[in-house]
Amino acid sequence: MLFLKVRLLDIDLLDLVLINPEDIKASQYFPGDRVVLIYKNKEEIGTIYSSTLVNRGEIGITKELAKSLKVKEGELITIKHADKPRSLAYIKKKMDKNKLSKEEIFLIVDEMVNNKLTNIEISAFVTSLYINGMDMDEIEALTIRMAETGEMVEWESLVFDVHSIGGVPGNKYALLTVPIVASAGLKIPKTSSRAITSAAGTADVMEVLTRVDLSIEEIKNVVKETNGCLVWGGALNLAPADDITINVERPLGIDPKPLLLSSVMAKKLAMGVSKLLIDIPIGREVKVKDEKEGNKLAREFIELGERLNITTECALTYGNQPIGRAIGPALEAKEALETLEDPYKGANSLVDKATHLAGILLEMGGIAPAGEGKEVAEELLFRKAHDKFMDIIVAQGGKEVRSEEIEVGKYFIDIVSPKDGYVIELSNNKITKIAKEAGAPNDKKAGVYLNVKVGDKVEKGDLLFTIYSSSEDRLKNAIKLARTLYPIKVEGILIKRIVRF
Ligand SMILES: O=P(O)(O)OC[C@H]1O[C@H](OP(=O)(O)O)[C@H](O)[C@@H]1O
Ligand SMILES: O=c1cc[nH]c(=O)[nH]1
Repeated sequence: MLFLKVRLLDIDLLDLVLINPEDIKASQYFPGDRVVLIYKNKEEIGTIYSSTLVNRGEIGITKELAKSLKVKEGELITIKHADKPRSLAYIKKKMDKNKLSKEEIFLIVDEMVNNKLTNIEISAFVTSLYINGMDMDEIEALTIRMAETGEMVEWESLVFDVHSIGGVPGNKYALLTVPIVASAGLKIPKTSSRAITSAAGTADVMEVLTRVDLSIEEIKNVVKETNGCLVWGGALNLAPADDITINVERPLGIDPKPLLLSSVMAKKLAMGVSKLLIDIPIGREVKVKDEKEGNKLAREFIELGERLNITTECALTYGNQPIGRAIGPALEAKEALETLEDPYKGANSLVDKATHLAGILLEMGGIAPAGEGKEVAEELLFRKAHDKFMDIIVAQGGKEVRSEEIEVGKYFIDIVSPKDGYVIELSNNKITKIAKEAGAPNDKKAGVYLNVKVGDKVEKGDLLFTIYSSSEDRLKNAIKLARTLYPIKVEGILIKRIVRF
């Protein structure tokens, strides 16, 4: 046992524990050792790193860890050796391509949620799923345990939801779809994640406009008042393992299929959703490459839904280009608002996607006859969705806002076409990389605004896109990246003249 004085670290790495090298030398511990940190009746797991950032007699822990332990700076905590978590053997079993039993999966989730696994171990689990996958029995067990380890919400009537598997830039559809559906009288308590592979998840975009970290009680009140909400699942102790795995997936830029399925469905199971629509964007540079793969994933979602008693339908949607023109939290919030304020001005891809998805939900809820949902959704978009969205924003703790009031990055640069021609290619991946380099999603005001889409005619010097950032340095890096990546290709109609072979 070692007694050390707490020093708080402003670092976002939950299990990090810093100890002065001299203290380490004089103790029985080594860098990399897993230790239990004990303060009063609370215990947390950490991993020792040797660092002169802390003085002798001190222990550096993150603010988040201190919060879990309920310990303050300067107070003494005790550390002792931690046993290896039992679930490590099962993570290794999956790394070795073996099927896991329900009990083994339950233990992995339990130990993850109870902070017994380090980020390295969780990342090994995530990577093993990326490489070796899981069958439907394993995915069902993973989903159920992810939901059960958090709060489970119950409703007095049927509730609906829509969820995208993401991957396509500018995917702000939910800010239109949810108010359309809510304005038709269906209850739609939408939970979202933050960005996983993209430059802005729905929760990141919605947070520009209002609070997304509502408690279950608050959500119930918002839905009672407005029929809908758009909140962040991670704030709710709702399927808590979801946010833990997403935090590992994000830096790796991967979304392994078993986790994709369980992450979406665990949030819905915990939220008590009865009827669900899943959006599966299809395209060269999104998570699902073609219709065949999309059909397969849709079958898996529907089967998992049956096992969980959630009626699930899927929509395969076009994902070869960004949805709308804005990519990045504030830019997307602004574009969604502009479209709600005047749907005539909205980008076709955004209006079309949002109303198609809303239309399917309206048909699933018996509000619109089969085949007429989209038309009903379009009418609601023009007549009611904007006011309903304002009601939701206010009920969640924000205030009514106009699109022109949304601030975007004060540093920006316009990228223009180097020649006359047509836009023949617009790369999702490259646009996402540039928006992230500019700071999105953490810098809410960073991102990319597209002035053109594939097929548009341009002249030399015409604006192709604008990059925004709150930081001059980040903008410079994003410009450098844009100049090497060429996310938008412009070619003349004549590709090549061939005289003879
Ligand atoms: O594009 P990436 O970041 O990989 O996917 C994550 C996004 O996709 C889902 O979208 P929604 O909640 O249906 O809007 C998640 O909730 C999250 O916002
Ligand atoms: O919520 C989501 C969406 C996409 N992928 C996930 O893992 N979770």
